[in-house]
Amino acid sequence: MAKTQTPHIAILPSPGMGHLIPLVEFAKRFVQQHNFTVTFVIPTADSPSKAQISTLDSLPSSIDYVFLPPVDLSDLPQDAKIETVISLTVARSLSFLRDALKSLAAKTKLVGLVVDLFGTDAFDVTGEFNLSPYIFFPSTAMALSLFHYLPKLDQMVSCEYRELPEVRIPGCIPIRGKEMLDPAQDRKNDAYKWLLHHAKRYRLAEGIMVNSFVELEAGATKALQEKEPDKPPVYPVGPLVNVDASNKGQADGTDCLKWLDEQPHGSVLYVSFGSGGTLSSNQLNELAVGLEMSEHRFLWVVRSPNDKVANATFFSAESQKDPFDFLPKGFLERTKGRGLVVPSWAPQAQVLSHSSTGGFLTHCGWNSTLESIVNGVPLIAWPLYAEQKMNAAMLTQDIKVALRTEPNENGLVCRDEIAKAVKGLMEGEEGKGVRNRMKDLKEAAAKALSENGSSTKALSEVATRWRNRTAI
Ligand SMILES: O=c1ccn([C@@H]2O[C@H](COP(=O)(O)OP(=O)(O)O[C@H]3O[C@H](CO)[C@@H](O)[C@H](O)[C@H]3O)[C@@H](O)[C@H]2O)c(=O)[nH]1
Repeated sequence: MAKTQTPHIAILPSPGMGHLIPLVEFAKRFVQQHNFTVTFVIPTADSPSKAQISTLDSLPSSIDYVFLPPVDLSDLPQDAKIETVISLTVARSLSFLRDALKSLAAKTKLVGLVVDLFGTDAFDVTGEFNLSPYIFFPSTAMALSLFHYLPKLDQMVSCEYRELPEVRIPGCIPIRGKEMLDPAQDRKNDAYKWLLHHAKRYRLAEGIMVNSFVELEAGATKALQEKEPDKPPVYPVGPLVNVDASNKGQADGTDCLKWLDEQPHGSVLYVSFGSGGTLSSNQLNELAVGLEMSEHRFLWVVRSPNDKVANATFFSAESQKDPFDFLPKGFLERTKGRGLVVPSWAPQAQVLSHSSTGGFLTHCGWNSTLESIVNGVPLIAWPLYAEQKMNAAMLTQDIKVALRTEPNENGLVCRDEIAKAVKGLMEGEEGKGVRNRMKDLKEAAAKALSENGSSTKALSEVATRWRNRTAI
């Protein structure tokens, strides 16, 4: 069969919807603007989730996908952290990846391999196919700056980072050590070893794209773009988010959109903790009562509680049990009309772009944050795991587009605190301030993505580099 002459890119997303979604958006924009074709090569440890399948099935014809055979992780301890599971899934998929790339190289003009934040082991095979190794970093420029800084910090600091009153990530506001991303909270755990392993391998990339934009994170972007030996160029190409109104995601979601149609303009608080976030039983109860006490309208994506970890649905995005069984007695009846509760998953892109949505209580996952920014919806920050506490610090203290809920000494965010934050955002003066700043950011985001915008130009630079590579 003759090879196609259109340049082709392979993309390897590491497990987790929060990683797949921005890479899909990147691929869509890239093929549309630069006439490449793309194949997603997806490592697995289990059967694909419904959310994964429906996202991949909505792709245009210039983007293909293939699932690699599942790897065996049965030797991992029960309490292995998600970063360990993700990294090992990729590392153990290399021989499958090699086979997949071989077959792609035989029929396409394959020029590059893009991995995400925990996929750098795949760089071991790029040399065999003369592929340009790239990273798409799906989080903030701040977190990327920390990845660059981590090998140095690891040398300089001997205690646990959580004991440090202040950490100064280049180009960013100072944060407390305990706000650093989760896998950096216990340096003896394998998750930290993997984090450091990837951070050291970032210099193997020929370039790093980050899902942010210069106008949002000027300081961090500047620090990342300062030239140093062995430091790959960084391209802020965001915000790349799902805004396609025809893509309804996993559930068809029509009920919840119909309900939103019936609510007054800007009156509804959307409450969601991303694809993996779960609360403890106590916390779920406090949140329900807090929402009720606020007397505001809400649309809440509820998951069954988990008392052990805050990311129980990271790999599946779905609750195993009926989440409604865990709500306080009579809650659904008492809030009927004013509140709508949906189990596990909502069509978030459409919810956030709906004119009835006036606020978002979020775990500060970066995709959720960017989706809120492009729609100008102000936030209440309720970080749970991963790099979410760093995101919350930036959103509340630096760019000031979010109010914060603070947990008490037992780690519980109490009902009064929740009701206060909801009222503060939906009706208070403080809320007005964050709402106005969010409107400005919405405009800045649209500008970055416009024809001559900073992110459009950065993406074109990457395309040019890949195209030139085909001429070699
Ligand atoms: O009911 C839901 C819940 C989520 N989503 C979508 O799922 C994505 C969730 O992404 P994100 O908000 O980033 O959360 P996580 O799934 O938790 O993402 C992981 O990956 C992100 C990018 O690296 C990190 O910022 C997070 O901390 C990490 O947990 C978004 O596009 C949402 O629109 C829905 O459509 N419906």
